[in-house]
Amino acid sequence: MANVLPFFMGHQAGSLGQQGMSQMGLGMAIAASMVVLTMFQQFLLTHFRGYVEQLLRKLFKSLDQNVQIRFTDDSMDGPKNHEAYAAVETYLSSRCSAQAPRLKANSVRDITTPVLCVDVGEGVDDKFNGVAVRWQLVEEEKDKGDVFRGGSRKNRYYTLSFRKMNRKIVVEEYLRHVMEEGKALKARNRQLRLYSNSASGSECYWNYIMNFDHPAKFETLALEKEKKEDVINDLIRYLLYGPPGTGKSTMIAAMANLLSYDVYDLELTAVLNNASLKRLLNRIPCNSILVIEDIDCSSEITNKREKNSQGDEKTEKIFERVTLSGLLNCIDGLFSANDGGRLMVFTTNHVEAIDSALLRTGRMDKHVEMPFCGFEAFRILAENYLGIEDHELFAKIEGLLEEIDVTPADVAENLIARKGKGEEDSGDECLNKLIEVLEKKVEENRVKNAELPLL
Ligand SMILES: Nc1ncnc2c1ncn2[C@@H]1O[C@H](COP(=O)(O)OP(=O)(O)OP(=O)(O)O)[C@@H](O)[C@H]1O
Ligand SMILES: [Mg+2]
Repeated sequence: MANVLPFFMGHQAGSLGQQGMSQMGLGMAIAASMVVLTMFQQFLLTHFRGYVEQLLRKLFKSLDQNVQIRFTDDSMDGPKNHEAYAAVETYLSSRCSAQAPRLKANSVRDITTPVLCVDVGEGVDDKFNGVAVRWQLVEEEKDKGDVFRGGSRKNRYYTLSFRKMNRKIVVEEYLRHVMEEGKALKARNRQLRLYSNSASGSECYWNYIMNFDHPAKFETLALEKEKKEDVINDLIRYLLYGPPGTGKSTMIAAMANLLSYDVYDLELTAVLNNASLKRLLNRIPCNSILVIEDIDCSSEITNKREKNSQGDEKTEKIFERVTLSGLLNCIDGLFSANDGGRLMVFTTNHVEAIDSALLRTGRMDKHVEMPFCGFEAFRILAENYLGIEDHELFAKIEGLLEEIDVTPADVAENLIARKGKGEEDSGDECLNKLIEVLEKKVEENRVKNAELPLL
């Protein structure tokens, strides 16, 4: 560089004659510029090459190829892999219906409604906190070796593509969101099951009875709003009490549906002894409701045992089974309040007959009385069964319900019986028939009270 510059400057300051000088000067200038250019090129190459390369690499990087993550459906790769694939599939089923041109309806065991899935080759776009991603379902032939390992001949996987600069948010936040949402959706659609216990030899078992397809929901449960909200907000351990037909079992079904929990219906008289009880309760998985219906009958048995040690053989045999203290131990040990995903509900028609040890706070956190049918409950039933929200006969019914005790089951029965009889009048007919039944009960009550001897 030091040699070039003086030469070039010399040309500008030269003193040769006009024409010849200008031609010679031009030639020299061209030659000089070429030399300068070559040297400049060499200079750039030697000094800035690394820098330029780095710059270009950065530029390409910022233009950024997509990153791809695979979620395979190969159970050979372990249950965790399969779980993630299933969660992705369920998550995408909620996103894809509006996007993918080809969808398949998959009927999945344990899921009540068919799951819509993206078909092979189709893509689904998703957005999370402003970051765009694309999912695609891919299928390819397996290697020969893999086919030999068994299973399907094809590999199926979802690819998740996104810009590399979004890697952190996708990996740390978006994927967690997909997994959580996918699992929650699956839980919501889960086919619920009903189990009951039985004994064989010296062992007790839970038996699958049937799918639990009860339609009860809290919205259709005929009960005051406040009471329902109280139960929903604090689902832990319950004692539901009230006369037959007030909706105790219906409430349990509504709880199971609300939480998507299976129901484990425990028949205490079929449990061999305290140790069996403990084993049975230990086997109840998360996301389950343990139900002990008519607990008053069970505790009566345990109380009689102490009074009646010389009792007949049959009675003695029952008494040997589960004791009250055994039951209390299990409740205290197994179903603690922070043991998420398990709920315990007892029911009784006679709350006064229950041993006070069972009623103590901490054992049954909530005592919920299922009352006779009040006007608010009636309105819900009228809406459920007749689709009527308000009617001029409601006032009369309200007055009658204040005079007598009828259960929601009694009211519902009268509303069902008339359903679908006529077209327009069927609602009126039902209400009039209900009024008739209620008036009859009021009259019966009056007669009964009149017959009672005065004390
Ligand atoms: N509160 C309610 N809300 C809606 N429906 C109810 C209610 N109570 C009763 N029913 C209707 O009456 C039927 C019987 O009610 P359910 O079996 O829940 O009563 P229960 O209190 O469990 O009675 P039991 O003490 O005899 O077991 C239900 O199938 C339902 O149709
Ligand atoms: Mg019941």
